[in-house]
Amino acid sequence: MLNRAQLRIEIRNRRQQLSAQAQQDAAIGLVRQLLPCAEVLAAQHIALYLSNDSEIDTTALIQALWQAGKTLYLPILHPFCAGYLIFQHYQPTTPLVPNRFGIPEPKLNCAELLPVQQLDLIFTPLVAFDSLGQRLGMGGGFYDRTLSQLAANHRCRLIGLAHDCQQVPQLPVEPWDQPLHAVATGSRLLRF
Ligand SMILES: Nc1nc2c(c(=O)[nH]1)N(C=O)[C@@H](CNc1ccc(C(=O)N[C@@H](CCC(=O)O)C(=O)O)cc1)CN2
Ligand SMILES: Nc1ncnc2c1ncn2[C@@H]1O[C@H](COP(=O)(O)OP(=O)(O)OP(=O)(O)O)[C@@H](O)[C@H]1O
Repeated sequence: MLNRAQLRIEIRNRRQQLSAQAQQDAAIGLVRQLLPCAEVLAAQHIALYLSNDSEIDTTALIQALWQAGKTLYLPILHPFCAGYLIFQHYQPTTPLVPNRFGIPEPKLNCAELLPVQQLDLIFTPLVAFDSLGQRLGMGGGFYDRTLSQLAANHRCRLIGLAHDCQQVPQLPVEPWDQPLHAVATGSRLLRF
């Protein structure tokens, strides 16, 4: 079995090989999978992210969720609690600034923050996922740390977004890993 660092390189490479057409099809397919799904219909406050590094493109999903009247939030790297994310309201007019990884995030406005416990649904980025709902991220532990603030019986649903090619048979699991309730790709919604 490849270790976590090797898996990240291998799967990020795989994702970067996708053609522009495949990326576009996946982004449209993702909306088709998610708009009618029960977790989305039941949710009002939804966190997602702006895609980076050949991640499945969330632009069409964001537009569709706004049209459906959902309230959206984006992650911001916590300004002083290293390794944690906070979530800020995201509207078409929200000013964005690049974070230290070059990923655009909302300009911090404390009045627009929502505690993670008040989110109904969190779409997470990931590098790899397996058939048990385990996820491997970019390696910063940002989502693992932030999601560990949710109680074990929290009602917030966690859905990873990925390309089909990011699925692996089985991920090595660490004690801090936060498993997902589902993963959505351009072609499927897999519940665990
Ligand atoms: N689109 C998106 N946004 C996200 C995440 C993500 O995975 N995807 N994150 C999920 O946690 C957080 C940011 N975490 C990240 C962790 C590492 C790297 C990264 O590119 N690392 C480089 C080298 C480090 C550097 O440039 O300083 C690399 O590994 O090549 C990017 C984001 C919050 N926002
Ligand atoms: N709840 C936590 N409390 C403290 N440290 C944590 C916690 N969760 C993860 N970490 C630390 O974060 C580091 C990176 O974790 P890991 O490799 O699982 O990140 P990842 O899942 O790839 O990243 P991400 O969650 O940002 O997508 C590890 O060294 C781990 O010790």
